[in-house]
Amino acid sequence: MNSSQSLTLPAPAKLNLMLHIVGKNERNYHLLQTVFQLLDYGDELTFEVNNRGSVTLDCNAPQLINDNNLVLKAAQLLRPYAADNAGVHITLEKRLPMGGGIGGGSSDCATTLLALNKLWQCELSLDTLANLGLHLGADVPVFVKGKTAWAEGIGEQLTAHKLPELWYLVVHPECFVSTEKIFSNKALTRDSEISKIRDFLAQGGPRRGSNVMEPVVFDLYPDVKKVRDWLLQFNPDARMTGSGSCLFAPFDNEREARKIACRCEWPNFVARGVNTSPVHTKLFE
Ligand SMILES: C[C@@](CO)(OP(=O)(O)O)[C@H](O)COP(=O)(O)OP(=O)(O)OC[C@H]1O[C@@H](n2ccc(N)nc2=O)[C@H](O)[C@@H]1O
Ligand SMILES: Nc1ncnc2c1ncn2[C@@H]1O[C@H](COP(=O)(O)OP(=O)(O)O)[C@@H](O)[C@H]1O
Repeated sequence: MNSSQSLTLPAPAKLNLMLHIVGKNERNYHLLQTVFQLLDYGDELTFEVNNRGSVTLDCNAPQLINDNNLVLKAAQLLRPYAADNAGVHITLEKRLPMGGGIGGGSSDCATTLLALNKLWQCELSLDTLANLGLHLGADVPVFVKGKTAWAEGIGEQLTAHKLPELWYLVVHPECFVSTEKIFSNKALTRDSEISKIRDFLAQGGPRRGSNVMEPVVFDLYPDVKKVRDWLLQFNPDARMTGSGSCLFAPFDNEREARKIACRCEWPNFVARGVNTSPVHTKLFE
């Protein structure tokens, strides 16, 4: 390990273009069918390695500087595979809204696994990193594997799939939705018919897709529904990602997306859907 090494990497957001629940596993986790669309927008992390064995975090969102941060948990998970004196100082530039269903925490975690695997020369495969990451969150593996994908299981059985790289307006209703609260709601549909990626593609691909969490979230959080209804005026394909609270609408080009963004009174961003994660592009291409 070269103790003067430093690396800056993105941590992209994801959208769930559709999300169905088809059952539960033995640990009572829900079995999903979903399409993960990676975006070219997200947080940014800088890793400065040291040989003092210390792992520290700095962040522009001070409430995130604590031992529960998935970035620190990821670093601790890799420590056994690194030299005894391997350490790192991580700077997290948080841009993605939290609890928004766009996977910011999971993506930060995955970027940390990928970065430290390289900097600490752990030499773990992507499959091993994805399996390790799964212990920290169901959404971590897709960010480690770095491909837009059809996912099953709890989101870890991934089949990479190239989709048209549309532009997305993503709007945050400034309301935090607890993923656990939505998954444990009695009204949630848990018996969706099992489908295939070809069904998603036949029904309109990235433009269309249903999310079974929407009715539950809209009922509990009227502010989320309000944003969805606002977006529907401009785009009939507007919908929610993951367990919310973010809503998104697909567009053919950036200009159309930005035109609506200008009129939006809630925090928002415009990003392009990408088939390969910007982390992978920077690390491996
Ligand atoms: C719903 C999805 C869709 O991509 O995304 P988000 O909306 O959170 O971004 C994910 O499945 C969320 O994954 P993630 O956010 O990593 O969830 P975790 O931290 O692993 O789990 C939070 C809690 O949700 C419940 N949970 C999670 C995943 C799953 N397949 N079944 C569950 O029942 C569990 O009670 C768990 O304790
Ligand atoms: N690096 C991180 N960035 C964001 N949230 C984090 C991070 N580490 C841990 N968390 C915790 O995870 C929770 C939600 O994570 P996030 O990934 O933003 O939401 P979602 O799973 O809805 O996309 C936050 O409330 C926060 O307490």
